[in-house]
Amino acid sequence: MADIVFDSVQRSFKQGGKEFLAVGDINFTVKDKEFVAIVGPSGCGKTTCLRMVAGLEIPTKGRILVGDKEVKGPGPDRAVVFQQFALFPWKTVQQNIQFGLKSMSMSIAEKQEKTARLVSLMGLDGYEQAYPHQLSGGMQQRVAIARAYVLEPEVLLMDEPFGALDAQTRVVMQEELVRLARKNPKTVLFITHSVEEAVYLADRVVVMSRRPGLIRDVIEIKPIREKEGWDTHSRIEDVMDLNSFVKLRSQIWKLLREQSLGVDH
Ligand SMILES: Nc1ncnc2c1ncn2[C@@H]1O[C@H](COP(=O)(O)OP(=O)(O)OP(=O)(O)O)[C@@H](O)[C@H]1O
Repeated sequence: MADIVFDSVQRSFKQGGKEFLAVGDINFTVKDKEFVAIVGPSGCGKTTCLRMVAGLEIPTKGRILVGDKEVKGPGPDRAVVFQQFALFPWKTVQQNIQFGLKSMSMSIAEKQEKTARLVSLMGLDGYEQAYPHQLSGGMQQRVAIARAYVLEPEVLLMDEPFGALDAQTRVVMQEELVRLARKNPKTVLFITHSVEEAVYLADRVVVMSRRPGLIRDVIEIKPIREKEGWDTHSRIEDVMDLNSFVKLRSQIWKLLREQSLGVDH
């Protein structure tokens, strides 16, 4: 079991000598093997929430549990993929993917087999010996995702992973992630500025409010996706044309617009 529990989580920071509350009181559970996307206005605390799950940031109040254990720091059960690919420029694709396996006790053959499987899964065959600067942005991000997946983490934390990609590559990566997520589900927390991306990828979408970040609403996508057979379409644009998709997208847009206009509830 690898659910993520936010138990009355708050996080404050100091800015200009004053303390301010960046993340309000968050109570929320990402269920085991569930894909949850977070959307919200800029600065509402999305990245801070993800960094706290990663153990890169500690809550000021409350606690975060992953698989019943309180998060006290980073751990191999949680892998993070950021917007900037953060690959080692001096290492090849193969060496970058294998890097995380270094400290794991397994034979070289086993490490190579795991790496080869991910290379092929992410469509990187033939690029094993290439260096990051020889790859396109989309390919670099595929290496970053492969590097996270090869560790077989129970939890995958993704912060705008496709934010730096061009629109076409982004669509290809979204379709690949959907295939990967349905075939090999993990507990995923995914931050995005794109409402379409959130609705397309996630089982549930969390809409956060303006600072201090609070949960404004949680929208269930999975029951509708399954009922309307979204996964029978292999192309994102076909899903985006469906009435059920358009309705969910508008619902979330409306909630976000209320946040940016400062409508009180
Ligand atoms: N280490 C820090 N020190 C001081 N303030 C911080 C720190 N990290 C985040 N903040 C502040 O906390 C608030 C929330 O930041 P965070 O990056 O979590 O927001 P976000 O919702 O991810 O924003 P965006 O969508 O623009 O990426 C912001 O006001 C930010 O300036």
